[in-house]
Amino acid sequence: MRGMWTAAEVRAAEERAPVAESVLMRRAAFGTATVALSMLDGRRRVGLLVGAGNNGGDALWAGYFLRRRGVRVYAVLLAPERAHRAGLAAFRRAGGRVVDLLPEVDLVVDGIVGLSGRGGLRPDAVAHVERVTAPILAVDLPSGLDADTGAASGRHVRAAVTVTFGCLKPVHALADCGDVRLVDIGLSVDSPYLSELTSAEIGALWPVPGRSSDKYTQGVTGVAAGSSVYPGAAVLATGAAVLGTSGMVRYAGAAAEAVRARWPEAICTGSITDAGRVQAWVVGPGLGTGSSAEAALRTVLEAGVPVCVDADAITLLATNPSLSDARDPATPLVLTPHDREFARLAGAVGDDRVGAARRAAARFDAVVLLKGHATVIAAPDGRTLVNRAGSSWAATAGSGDVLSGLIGALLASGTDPLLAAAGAAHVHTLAADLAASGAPIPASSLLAAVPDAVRTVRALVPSE
Ligand SMILES: NC(=O)C1=CN([C@@H]2O[C@H](COP(=O)(O)OP(=O)(O)OC[C@H]3O[C@@H](n4cnc5c(N)ncnc54)[C@H](OP(=O)(O)O)[C@@H]3O)[C@@H](O)[C@H]2O)[C@@H](O)CC1
Ligand SMILES: [K+]
Repeated sequence: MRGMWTAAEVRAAEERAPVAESVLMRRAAFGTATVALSMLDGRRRVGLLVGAGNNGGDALWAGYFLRRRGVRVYAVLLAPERAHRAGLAAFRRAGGRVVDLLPEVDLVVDGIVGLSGRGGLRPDAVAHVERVTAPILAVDLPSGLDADTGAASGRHVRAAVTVTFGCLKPVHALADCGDVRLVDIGLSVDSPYLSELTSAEIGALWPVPGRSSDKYTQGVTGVAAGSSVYPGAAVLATGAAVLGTSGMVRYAGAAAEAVRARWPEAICTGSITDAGRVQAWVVGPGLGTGSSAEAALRTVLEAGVPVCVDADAITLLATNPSLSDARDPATPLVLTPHDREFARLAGAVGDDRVGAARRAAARFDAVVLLKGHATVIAAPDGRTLVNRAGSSWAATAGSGDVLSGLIGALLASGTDPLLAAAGAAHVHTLAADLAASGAPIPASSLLAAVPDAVRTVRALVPSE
């Protein structure tokens, strides 16, 4: 698991560090110079863009270390009177040159602003960044992005590589920072604000049948989805539940015929009350928002088992919040909104996607999976995960139906709801990448790649 900490948490860790700030800065700068040298690969000209604070100090000290290895280094000081004093003196001592405009260089180090950045790049910085044609190495984070939210409220640096210190920050998973390198500077941090599971960790949590397992061991997933108008959503969600685990799947709804035709292994009925016992429900994809859909949602919320509420069922919950009263408070709920559904439920997402998901998770006492290129998954107890998409091919019609089916199957197997949502999201993005391999795909192809994706993550689990 890769943890990420906010700017405030990093500052607190810096305060606690037994060594002086200047020592931390030298370590950070030396790490930056080392990464720069690897990017230069023998070429010898580096430009520094240096802002008003310690981020600029890191860049100047990195320039000092690069000078000591014979690199020609030029620095533009964006706030000359506030440039880091000791860093600038060392840079000059080592033969670094302060210039008004960067000459042609092989690499540019972005030390404009780091953890204390607010808003996008300022106009003077934009002018310098726009002239850059060389690859950019960002110090701590690409300037203009917010460390905690990854949001770009204006122009920002596009980094080929970002070198960061002590620990990762949320921006490194939430925004494009290029290749991220972490340099140990001896900071010690507590439990992370945000985490990302590795593929091997997802593989390890995926339910695997044992020798004595039967069709019930992995749990029975109930799918209440689809309508006569939208049978496809039911076919996709049921298919994902069928392929996700070896557990049994029951489908209940108006698309029973279409589902039976595609998935003969699913037990299909026309109504939830006839469906029999399940260990988790998926409700919502293609369900519609009429009275029968509302009745279906109420029935599954009353069932006393974990429920994944998706798509139309989210809209129903938003328009009729009293539906939540049907839920036994002890039973896990997973909500899977995209931004518009989230807005109906809890107000506009805004720039702080992690904060928004966390607040909604606490408010609804539910795991909230907020879809996006970086999907944020927050539990009511505060644990928060992020799942990054490798590509954007999963953003296709019906893709969400597959995701909710996978979540349902993991919930039915008894997986912790946060891990069920995160595991499903991970396998879903991997399936999209495998199926697409560079070309658009329909959701049915994504679905067909689910077994490959599960196999891929399972193969990474070290054998006991
Ligand atoms: N913590 C640690 O453990 C370690 C931290 N280290 C390093 O310190 C960095 C943090 O340094 P920091 O706190 O001095 O602030 P920093 O980000 O350089 O900003 C400086 C000033 O810029 C301004 N400014 C704001 N927004 C702006 C914008 N959009 N565009 C332009 N300017 C903007 C604003 O001043 P203002 O002009 O608003 O008065 C702000 O005060 C951190 O990222 C890491 O590199 C390492 O040395 C190792 C140990
Ligand atoms: K920076």
